[in-house]
Amino acid sequence: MRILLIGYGKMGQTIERLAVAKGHEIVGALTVHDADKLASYTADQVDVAIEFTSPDAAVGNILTCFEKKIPVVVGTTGWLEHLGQVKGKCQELQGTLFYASNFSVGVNLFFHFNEYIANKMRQYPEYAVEVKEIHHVHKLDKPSGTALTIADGILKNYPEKQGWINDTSSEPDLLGIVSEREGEVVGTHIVKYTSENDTFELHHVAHTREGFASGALLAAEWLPGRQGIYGMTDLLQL
Ligand SMILES: NC(=O)C1=CN([C@@H]2O[C@H](COP(=O)(O)OP(=O)(O)OC[C@H]3O[C@@H](n4cnc5c(N)ncnc54)[C@H](OP(=O)(O)O)[C@@H]3O)[C@@H](O)[C@H]2O)C=CC1
Ligand SMILES: O=C(O)C1=N[C@H](C(=O)O)C[C@H](O)C1
Repeated sequence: MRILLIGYGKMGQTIERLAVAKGHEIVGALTVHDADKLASYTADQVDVAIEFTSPDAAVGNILTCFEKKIPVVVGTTGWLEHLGQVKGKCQELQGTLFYASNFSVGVNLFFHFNEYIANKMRQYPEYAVEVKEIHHVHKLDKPSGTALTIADGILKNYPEKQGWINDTSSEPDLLGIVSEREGEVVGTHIVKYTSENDTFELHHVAHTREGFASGALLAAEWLPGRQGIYGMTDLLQL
């Protein structure tokens, strides 16, 4: 497959390594310095684009891919307040988008178990629930995209909670999401249930970025030929 990498940082470079090892061709790797080159690529040259850039660049890149009819896999987080606009443009331009806040198979299993556990725990109000995410100091967005997906899975099962707050919460109607930035931590997510008597946790630690990269590559292999917006639940049997 001919892959265009939009963003050639920690994730773009990891994806390139895995893609080349699987026999794919990297037709370009764009950084902030040559971002305008994206508009010069056509669907005749690129089978799929993989976008890992920054929260303020992602939406523009997605819309350009829609205009160019290039299917795009997006891992960039921190842009979901524009999802309505992206959905509208996808329909109007017959675009193709695959978005995941986290491409790791392990984290997607975590999402599945998180919802199941939240559904059980809601019946035991003596347990308070909290989400915590820890990432490297370079990360631009908070809470992490993964923490927001985890929060959605909890809030779906706790109708008494009105939303989340990016802090510890003493309010029963708000889910607390604590964000910590520390060294070069790849990505850690914890859901913690605490009562007066005990604590239990669902805890995921990413040791490397290869889990994210291999999931993004799987999505890129699956996406061409499809139209619309997809995510990991379309790809994995969970
Ligand atoms: N969904 C998932 O599974 C995962 C998501 N992420 C998310 O992916 C994003 C990128 O992460 P990461 O690779 O670690 O970040 P890096 O900062 O290491 O890399 C970002 C890259 O994007 C480039 N860039 C920035 N703006 C543009 C633009 N407009 N056009 C083209 N390239 C651009 C940067 O260029 P330059 O090098 O010149 O600065 C850099 O090469 C983040 O939002 C992160 O949260 C990360 C890991 C997993
Ligand atoms: O910025 C990162 O590094 C990561 N971002 C994603 C997120 O915001 O959830 C996924 C992963 O945790 C690494």
